[in-house]
Amino acid sequence: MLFEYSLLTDKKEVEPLTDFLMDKGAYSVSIEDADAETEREKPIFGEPGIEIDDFAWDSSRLKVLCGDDFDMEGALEAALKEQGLKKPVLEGRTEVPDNDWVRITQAQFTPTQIAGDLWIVPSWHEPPNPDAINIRLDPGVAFGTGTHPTTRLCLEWLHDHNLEGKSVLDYGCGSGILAVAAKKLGASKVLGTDIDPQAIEAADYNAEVNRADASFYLPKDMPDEKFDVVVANILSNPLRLLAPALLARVKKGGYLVLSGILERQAEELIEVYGSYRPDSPLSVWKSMDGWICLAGQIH
Ligand SMILES: C[S@@+](CC[C@H](N)C(=O)[O-])C[C@H]1O[C@@H](n2cnc3c(N)ncnc32)[C@H](O)[C@@H]1O
Repeated sequence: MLFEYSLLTDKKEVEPLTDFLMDKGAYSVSIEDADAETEREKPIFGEPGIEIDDFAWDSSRLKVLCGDDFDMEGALEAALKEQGLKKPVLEGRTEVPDNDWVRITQAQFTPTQIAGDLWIVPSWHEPPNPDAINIRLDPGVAFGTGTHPTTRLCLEWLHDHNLEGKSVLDYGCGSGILAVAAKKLGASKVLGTDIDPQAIEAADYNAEVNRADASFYLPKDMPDEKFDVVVANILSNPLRLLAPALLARVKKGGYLVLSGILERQAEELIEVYGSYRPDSPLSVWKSMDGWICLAGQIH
């Protein structure tokens, strides 16, 4: 029998407490925003140059999966005594029948129709429509299962534009989902880059599984080339800093597509990119669940 405990704690306790519980024999610890779906919800994912403890929220909820012999009360006492870790609020414990947690994780990621004939299909599912453009994915450590609105917006943009014979750069490729989609949608040449080596590994793997001819590089190894389409789903801060670098990667007459931007951040980003290229303003292409996608042709 497996159990899942729910603990509420502060950001600075998340990493040491997670390590401590894993050392004591917990099977896995996942971290959620305890303020999710409230005014204080804070989106964080894949920001560059930040340490792992930043992948937690001011108020974090830990979901700890462990066996029935795991003494959670004892482990929390020991964490306090041995490491001075503040006792988290123990919200509760639920029973998870053996193996069901695998099923539960998998159930959360089901085949998703992005647009028209473009589908994202988990590797353990049969494609609902075998004749569609099916992108097979395993959710790994890298971001990008296609279910997040920021990814969906990019996928929709790629789907709605003719990529036949075009070169595409997926900047901040994560799982490589956008690169794979671009290739399957007809792009002739596709490259991706990411600062995270694990993302490069995951993207290589996903491209191979999908028989999509795409190459992925760390930024320092990127060939010095320009592209017909540059798509970047990163957060607004890095996008602001990357403005000159991203603009420089777009061929004359090509398109720049930016995602990972909250609605209230759109104007500022439009201004930043406009300050570098006043002749090629970006504009809001589409929005979804509070996120927007900016796009524009670069002259
Ligand atoms: C939100 S994920 C997007 C993943 C995937 N492209 C998608 O659309 O689902 C952002 C990715 O950008 C990467 N990243 C962040 N800053 C970057 C930078 N300065 N250069 C390259 N990649 C960066 C992160 O490591 C992360 O994998």
